[in-house]
Amino acid sequence: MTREQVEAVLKGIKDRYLDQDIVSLHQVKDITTDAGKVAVRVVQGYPAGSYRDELAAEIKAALAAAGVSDAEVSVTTQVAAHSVQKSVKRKDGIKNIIAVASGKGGVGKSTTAVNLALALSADGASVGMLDADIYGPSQPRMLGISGQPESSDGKSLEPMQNHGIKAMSIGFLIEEDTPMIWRGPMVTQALEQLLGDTNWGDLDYLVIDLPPGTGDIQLTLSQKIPVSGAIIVTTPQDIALLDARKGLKMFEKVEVPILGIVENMSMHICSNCGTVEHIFGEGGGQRMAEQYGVNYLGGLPLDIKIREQVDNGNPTVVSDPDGTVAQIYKDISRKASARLAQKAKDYSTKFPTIKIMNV
Ligand SMILES: Nc1ncnc2c1ncn2[C@@H]1O[C@H](COP(=O)(O)OP(=O)(O)OP(=O)(O)O)[C@@H](O)[C@H]1O
Repeated sequence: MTREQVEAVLKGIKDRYLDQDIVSLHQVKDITTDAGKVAVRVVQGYPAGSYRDELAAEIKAALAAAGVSDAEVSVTTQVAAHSVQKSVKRKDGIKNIIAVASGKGGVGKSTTAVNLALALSADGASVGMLDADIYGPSQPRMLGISGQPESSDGKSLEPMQNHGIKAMSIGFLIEEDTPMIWRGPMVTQALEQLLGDTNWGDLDYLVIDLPPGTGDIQLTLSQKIPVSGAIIVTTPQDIALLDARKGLKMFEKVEVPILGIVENMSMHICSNCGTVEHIFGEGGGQRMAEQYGVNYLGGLPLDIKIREQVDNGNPTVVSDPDGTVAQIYKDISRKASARLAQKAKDYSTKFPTIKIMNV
């Protein structure tokens, strides 16, 4: 087979999470056809976990059907740093910050954020979680972490760790029942410090669990934190959708790309009979995504196990990694990170500064 013929076969294979063929997506990095041996090297820009093996098998099968039975196929991941808002600088070491936001409280934003962070990690990425929900920091409990972070130099903090991810939260620094009475500027400053003064090391993704709402604090945060993409969590009720629209607009205003919408508590599955009921209405998140031209990432059921697992410090993705719900979280995190991989890359650290001198 010639190189062109191999490429034609690969053009027939779609990336499941981007719904486009792997050649047009520039995922095919090398095709060699030396001495009758075919070798194909595919690199994806997002952590795809077990899908890498599935894709390799699909490529091998397609090449076998075209007459090459012993093709050598490798599929790997390389996460790049993507650009952030023009007014801020990307933080060294952290390739991408993904903000998880909601228009109103109580829609399951923190539950979704922690499960997505764990899904990215399970799929092979190095991940951190910054709990910016300063008025109701729930990540220490959800990640099953207690105690206080250490500081070796009195200036910076070592992140806490569990389930393979690094975490920082104001919840580690104050007592759980201490009310936070800070005003807006103090909150923003505290969060900038939690982000900047934590020794995150090298991360592919830092997931930020933002405070709910679209007020001044959220707006300032979305302007000041160098974010590569945002995910909006909503429930299907009209009122939640209305607030989620405000969240979409807020990120648009500060030029942060929306990676998509997650609909939480999409439907209820009866634990006795398995009947599916759309108690908060059906298809709202999907309609909103279509209306605003953003991606619908998926919907989670209202499921008592999601609540029990996350509230016990072992979110669904780690406590039932092979279950249906963990698979939904993985599909969502793959779709979102795959979308991010298609966005503009940040080349700022690679290009030399060019000085234009007057002569
Ligand atoms: N899909 C779900 N099924 C069942 N329970 C859920 C689901 N999603 C979240 N919950 C539960 O709902 C409660 C609120 O969730 P969570 O704290 O994630 O919401 P939030 O939007 O982050 O809230 P806040 O506005 O306080 O930050 C938690 O007890 C959580 O366990």
